[in-house]
Amino acid sequence: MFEHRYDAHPQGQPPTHAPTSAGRPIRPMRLGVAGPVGTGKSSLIGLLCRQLSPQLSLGVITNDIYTDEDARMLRAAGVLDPERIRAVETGACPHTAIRDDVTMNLLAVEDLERDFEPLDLVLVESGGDNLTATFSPALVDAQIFVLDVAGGGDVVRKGGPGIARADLLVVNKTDLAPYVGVDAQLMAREGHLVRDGRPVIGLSRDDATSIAHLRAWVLHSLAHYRSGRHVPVDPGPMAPHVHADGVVHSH
Ligand SMILES: Nc1nc2c(ncn2[C@@H]2O[C@H](COP(=O)(O)OP(=O)(O)OP(=O)(O)O)[C@@H](O)[C@H]2O)c(=O)[nH]1
Repeated sequence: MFEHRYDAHPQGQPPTHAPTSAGRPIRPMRLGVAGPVGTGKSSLIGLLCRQLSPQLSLGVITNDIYTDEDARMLRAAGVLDPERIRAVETGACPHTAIRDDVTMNLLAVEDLERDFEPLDLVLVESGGDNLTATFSPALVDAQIFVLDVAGGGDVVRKGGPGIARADLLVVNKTDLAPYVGVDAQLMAREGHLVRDGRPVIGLSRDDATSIAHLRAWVLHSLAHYRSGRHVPVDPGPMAPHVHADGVVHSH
C-alpha cells in the first residue's frame, strides 16, 4: 500500500489570491489536473465526478488543443450533467493556456461558476503535455500531477516542477505495472523522496482502496481550502540558475 500524507500544506499562510470573507474563500475550489499525454487525467476526473457528485456540486473544464474530445468523452461516460462539463480548445501548446495566459480558462471557469452557482469544486484538466507543464496559481488553487506506470519506471526520477511540487502526485494505472515491468511502489517511494513529504497516491481504476485515498485527499484539500488556511503554491518557478553576478537565483 502506498503511503499517504495529508499535512501537505506546511507553510500554513492564509491564501493570497482567492477572495475571502472573514478569511474564508467565497468561490469554489479550483483543482487542476495536469500530466503527460494519456496518463489518465480524464479518467481520474471521471472517477472523481462519480465519487464526489453525490455530496458535492461539481463542474469540469477540459483542455484540448484542437478538439473537445475529453469533454465529449466525459459527457458520454455520464459522470455528470453534460452541461457542467465544458471544453476549452487552446489552439496552442497546452501549457500556454494553463500557465502563460490563462484568460481562456479563467473565463470558462467563471462562466461555469456563475451558471451553476453555488459550486463546491471545479476540476480543470490540462491538455496532455510534457513534464514541465504546471498550472498557474492564477487559475487553480491546487493541482494534481498525473504520471502512469506505462510511461516507464524512471519518469519520477526525471523530475520536473509538477512531479516535485504539485499538491498531489498520482502514479496511475498501477494495475498495468506487472505487464510493463515497472515497480509502482518504487515509483511512489521515489516520488516521496523528491517531493519533500508532499503526498503521492498510487492509483488504479480497478483498485477501490486507491480510489478511496484519492477521494479522501480531495475532500481533505477542499476542507482545508474552505477553512481559509490553504496556500496556493506555484510549482513552476524557475529552476535555480546563475547570472553574470555569480549569485544563485530562483526567480
Ligand atoms: N489499465 C488502466 N488503464 C487506464 C486507467 N486509467 C485510465 N486508463 C486508460 O488510459 C488511457 C488514457 O486515459 P485518459 O483518461 O484518456 O488519459 P488523458 O491523460 O486524459 O489523455 P489526454 O487527454 O489525451 O492527455 C485510456 O485508454 C484509459 O482507459 C487505469 O487505472 N488502468
